[in-house]
Amino acid sequence: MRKIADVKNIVIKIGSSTLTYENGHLNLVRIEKIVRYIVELMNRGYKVTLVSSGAIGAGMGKLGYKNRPKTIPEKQALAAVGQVALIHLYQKFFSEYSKNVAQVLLTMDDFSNRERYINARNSMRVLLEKGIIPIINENDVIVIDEIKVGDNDSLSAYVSAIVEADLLIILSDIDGLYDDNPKENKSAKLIKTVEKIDGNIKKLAKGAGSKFGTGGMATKIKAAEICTNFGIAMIIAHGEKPYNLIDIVDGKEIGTYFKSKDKKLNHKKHWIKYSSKKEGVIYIDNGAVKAIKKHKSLLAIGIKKLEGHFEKGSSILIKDMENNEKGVGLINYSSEELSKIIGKKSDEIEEILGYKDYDEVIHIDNMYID
Ligand SMILES: Nc1ncnc2c1ncn2[C@@H]1O[C@H](COP(=O)(O)OP(=O)(O)O)[C@@H](O)[C@H]1O
Ligand SMILES: N[C@@H](CCC(=O)OP(=O)(O)O)C(=O)O
Repeated sequence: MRKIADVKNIVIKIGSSTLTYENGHLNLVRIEKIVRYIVELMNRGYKVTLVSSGAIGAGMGKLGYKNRPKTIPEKQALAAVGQVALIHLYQKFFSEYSKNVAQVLLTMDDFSNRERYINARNSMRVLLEKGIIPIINENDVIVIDEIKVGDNDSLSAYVSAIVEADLLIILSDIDGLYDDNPKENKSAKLIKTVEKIDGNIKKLAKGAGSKFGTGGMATKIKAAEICTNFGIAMIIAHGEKPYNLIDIVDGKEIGTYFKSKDKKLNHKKHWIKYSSKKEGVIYIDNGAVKAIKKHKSLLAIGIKKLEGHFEKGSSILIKDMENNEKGVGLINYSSEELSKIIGKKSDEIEEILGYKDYDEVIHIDNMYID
């Protein structure tokens, strides 16, 4: 048996390969079963949020495409057609058990913009409190590269942080993470537990994934990193066996379990590190690196140079002089102001700028340290 932490709030991500057949048509029997087991979880008292892929796949099936189109507008058109078909099905199946569903389509902007992030968090909280199942997908119809999450594994990790889930379950076309790509190496072995996501784990993700999938294993490991850093455990399991959902919460050793870190990042610091849009870079000297490692705020005197055009409140990468990332933080001065005060003592700021709003350039409470 697996000892999973006290789980009450679950996000379930279902990949395209689980929802659609190779020919692009939706696998109705499987979707129906998944819905039934989600309802079973809800009846046992769990809150459940669903992140469902499959819009492009379903659109392909509906419009008779044999292969994924190459152009973005065509993919977007297919997503628009397929998303309706998907939601229609979910609504039909969930309503058989008297459950309401809500469609939530998001883009990276909804995570990187703090105001939109908080709005999404508040509305999702209401949905869950009312026992409604949010069904989330990327808003494929309008996303362009700049505002795209790009894959639903990462999207489900951001969503898990937003709803403060305890567990993310990723249902895929494979049992979990193997020590090599099992589609190419038949003797590859399933890894049951990942204690820590390091370079060796990241190296295991090989190949781009299935015909309909986006990102393969690499995006699932990235999702695990985002989750486990926030104190959220993650499990990859096979979507072919929907009963896995029940076995997982019963503690059976299904799939690959990524243990969450004991020391959970607070919501704001997690957002700063993983979701906020980084608008610039500041380079700091070794003394400042030591200071932030000791959890001290960053002062102008330790800053050597800056890059980018940013406003007060922007999220900025912090690097040492050898270009290594040391952290991320919300800055108290714009790039224009900062260029005048870098290398200066805090008590010189007022004389230089004619005012001083803060002693610290980045307050430790607004900083994530690598
Ligand atoms: N080390 C590995 N362990 C398991 N699967 C791997 C590994 N490396 C690459 N893969 C590939 O990742 C695929 C799953 O990702 P993907 O096709 O994107 O699925 P989904 O649609 O569920 O997101 C597997 O079918 C497999 O081909
Ligand atoms: N948003 C896209 C899915 C993108 C995606 O990440 O797909 P998958 O790897 O199957 O989870 C769609 O609905 O088709």
